[in-house]
Amino acid sequence: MNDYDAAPRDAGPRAHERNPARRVRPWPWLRYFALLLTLIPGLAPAAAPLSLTAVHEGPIGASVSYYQETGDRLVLQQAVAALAADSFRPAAAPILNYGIGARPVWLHFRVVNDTGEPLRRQLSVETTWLDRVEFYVRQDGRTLAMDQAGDSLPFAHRSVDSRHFVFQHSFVPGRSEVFIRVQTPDPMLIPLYLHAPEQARSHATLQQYSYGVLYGFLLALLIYNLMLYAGLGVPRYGLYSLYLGAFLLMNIAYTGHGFRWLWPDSPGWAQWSNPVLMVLYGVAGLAFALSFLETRCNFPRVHRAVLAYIGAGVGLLGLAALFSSQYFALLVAFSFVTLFTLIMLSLGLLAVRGGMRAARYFLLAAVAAMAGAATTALAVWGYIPTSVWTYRAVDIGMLLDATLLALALTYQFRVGQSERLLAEQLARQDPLTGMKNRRAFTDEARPVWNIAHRQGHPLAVVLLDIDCFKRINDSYGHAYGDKVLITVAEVIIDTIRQQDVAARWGGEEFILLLPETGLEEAAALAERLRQAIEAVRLRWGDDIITVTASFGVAERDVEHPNLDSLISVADKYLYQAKHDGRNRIRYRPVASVA
Ligand SMILES: Nc1nc2c(ncn2[C@@H]2O[C@H](COP(=O)(O)OP(=O)(O)OP(=O)(O)O)[C@@H](O)[C@H]2O)c(=O)[nH]1
Repeated sequence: MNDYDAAPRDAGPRAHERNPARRVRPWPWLRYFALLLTLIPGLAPAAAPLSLTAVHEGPIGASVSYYQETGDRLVLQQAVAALAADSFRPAAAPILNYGIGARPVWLHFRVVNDTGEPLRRQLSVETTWLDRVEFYVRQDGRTLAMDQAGDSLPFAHRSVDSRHFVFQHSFVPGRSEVFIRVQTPDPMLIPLYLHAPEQARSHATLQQYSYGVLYGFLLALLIYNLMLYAGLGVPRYGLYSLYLGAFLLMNIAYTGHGFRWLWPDSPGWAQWSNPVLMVLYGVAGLAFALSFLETRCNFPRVHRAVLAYIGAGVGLLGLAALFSSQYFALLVAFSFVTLFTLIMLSLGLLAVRGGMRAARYFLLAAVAAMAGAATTALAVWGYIPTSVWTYRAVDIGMLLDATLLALALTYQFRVGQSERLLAEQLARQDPLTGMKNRRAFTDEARPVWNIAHRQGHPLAVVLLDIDCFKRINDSYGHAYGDKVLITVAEVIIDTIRQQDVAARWGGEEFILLLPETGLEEAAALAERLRQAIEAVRLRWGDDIITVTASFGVAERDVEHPNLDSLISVADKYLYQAKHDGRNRIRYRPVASVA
């Protein structure tokens, strides 16, 4: 008698009905509804043996019956006795689900090999987090084979190198019975498949490719955003990378890739990795959301509430770790992540309603992630049909989520960039006339001066000031004075060449820097400008108003080592023009053009 044939201490038939197993089930009423459906004739699961020559593409839960332990562990003989005593119940869904912290469960089904040869088949439980899974094959009251797997054992203990719990067996001709015992504090989800070896291989290859695409895409996004963070130093790029990294790690952990590739000798971490990485994923997602939506400024109370939520989640997980309660850690992690998706959605809604345009992408991303997670949850609980698409919807949702969040970041970057450019432009522009202001003129004039100075080329400055402008203001009002300033600015811009630099120097004064222009040419330009301003006709009711301006002109020479001194010479001549009667040009002590 082996370990599995040892005598039971508490294994009475129907014992589970007196002492219901401790479990957490999502949406119990839906489950009861599903159970009710099985009572309708024709909807009850088939009890017929599974033919080993038929192709079973999907999970075979509907052909299985189950029995849940209530006290000490049962051994195989006791499970066989429970089956004989009719204590097993038909499973109601293709994928069996007993919730978090459920009591160990026994599954049973029959297979038939109606060929004359042994048929090799692969049984796999395609979840990765179950602590212990035992497989038994019996025929004619004898146990022919047994195997065990689970993430409580080092990876090397597995008889088949797979991230799932896999058992391979050559079924002899005739009828055989399969018993499977599953024990775990994690969500007891049992997608059970029966495949021929080549079918199992192509099934695994398809999964490998799809994970390759998922991980490759997310990794590329992660590295790109990390580089943006390193280059720009903007925290939201770093937090987005952290969010993607946390999702990747969580996915690698719960798909069993982590145990297979990264920590095969650490079954302890394999079991704790799921709750820890789920909480890390939620924390990173919320930290990114707070930074991206700028909640500290936009919604300070919400900001504090989300920080408190993060603190509570991390604190409770820490408590679970302190008391080594994996069950409590899983409860915390699942609740934290479920609420996390709702919080992300609410934050997105809040920001969109607050008028933040980039938040529309954020909201769509949150909806995609939530829809993906909800679809997968409904598929694994058996409430909607299970297919590659519904089972992997969480990954598809995450791909959409990551893409939309990347778009949101790009959009925000573009908006920030154009706002910055606009602000820079406004800081260099005179708001009334649209001309350059004094600061922009100084910036642009400096290199022009340097080139002319180095190459010994001519360069001239013209300063002009509207005559008796105070009188215009006093007679017609400040707004009319503004109109005069705008008109004079337009005349200046229409008169100068493209390479000339013109600006409003202050008040009713304008400045021109004329590269490759000698004194006489500059004076000629000033004269053209003087005439153009004088020719302007402005209306004030039925009256016609005219304006004039005075000009001071100076050319760069050895006596003026810098731009400031050249401007002061032009200013001196402007003063002289005013003094000599206005509406004229002065550019040398005695000569006058107008
Ligand atoms: N409407 C308007 N007036 C301005 C603006 N900036 C300065 N001024 C006015 O321009 C006038 C300049 O007056 P003054 O410096 O005495 O010079 P002026 O009356 O033009 O006399 P002269 O320069 O000697 O011909 C002041 O009344 C300022 O208030 C502006 O942006 N808009």
